[in-house]
Amino acid sequence: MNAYDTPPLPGLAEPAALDRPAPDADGLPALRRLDWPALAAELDAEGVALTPPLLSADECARLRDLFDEPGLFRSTVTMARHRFGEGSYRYFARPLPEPVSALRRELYPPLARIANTWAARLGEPEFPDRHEDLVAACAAEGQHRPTPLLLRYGQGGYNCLHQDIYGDLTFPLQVAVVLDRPDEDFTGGESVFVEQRPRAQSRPLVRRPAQGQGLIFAVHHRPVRSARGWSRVMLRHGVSAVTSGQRHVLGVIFHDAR
Ligand SMILES: O=C(O)CCC(=O)C(=O)O
Ligand SMILES: [Fe+2]
Repeated sequence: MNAYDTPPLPGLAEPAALDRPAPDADGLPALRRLDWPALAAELDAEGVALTPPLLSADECARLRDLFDEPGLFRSTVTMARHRFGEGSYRYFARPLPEPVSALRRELYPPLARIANTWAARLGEPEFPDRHEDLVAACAAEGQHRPTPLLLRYGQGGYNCLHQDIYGDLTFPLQVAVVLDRPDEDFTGGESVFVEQRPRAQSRPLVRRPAQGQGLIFAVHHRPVRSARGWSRVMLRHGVSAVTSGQRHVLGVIFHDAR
């Protein structure tokens, strides 16, 4: 008799009616338990929201170690050469490793609902419900190259304020996951945002995500209420200097690049 022959104990049966397929090997069950109404409210208010950990310490360590496997990447950027900051990053080639593709696929549908609320407010085009359809729409615009990336900053490393726009088709939300432990593996290296408001001075925001937490933020702009309806508030993101150790980040951008 194998374990599958054992009838479930009363009260311990799996919930029957999950509205999604069962998790695959890389289940990432945390993705399925996020409080999306709260995250949407936070994104509306701040343009930035932090999730509970999406990846375990082991998953973070495995992803971080991929940085040293050059065969997995389509290109590498030395940031100082372009005056983007100090550090380097590598864009994954297809096929994207799990759990990178799982994060893209699973985080996209709830983020698309938020993106479509924003699009309606701003009179912008809608986004499809499923990530594979966004990828197809990107390809139709000539945006074929995958954008998820790993970043590595050593002591003194930083990332200048920027926006991750890679073509005409921009999905307006992205996610970054810090793969090391702040204050243990590195110090400094805060996530920095600057919100540029119409006819007002810019507003700084700083977040210090713990290892594995998902930092969700607006790629380029979001709607905020104004006297005449809705207006666009621009957001740029970057990273303050790492003062010791090494900081690795997984960046999950949903649109592909030209
Ligand atoms: O290192 C970071 O936290 C920021 C990475 C980044 O720019 C991105 O994920 O787009
Ligand atoms: Fe970025």
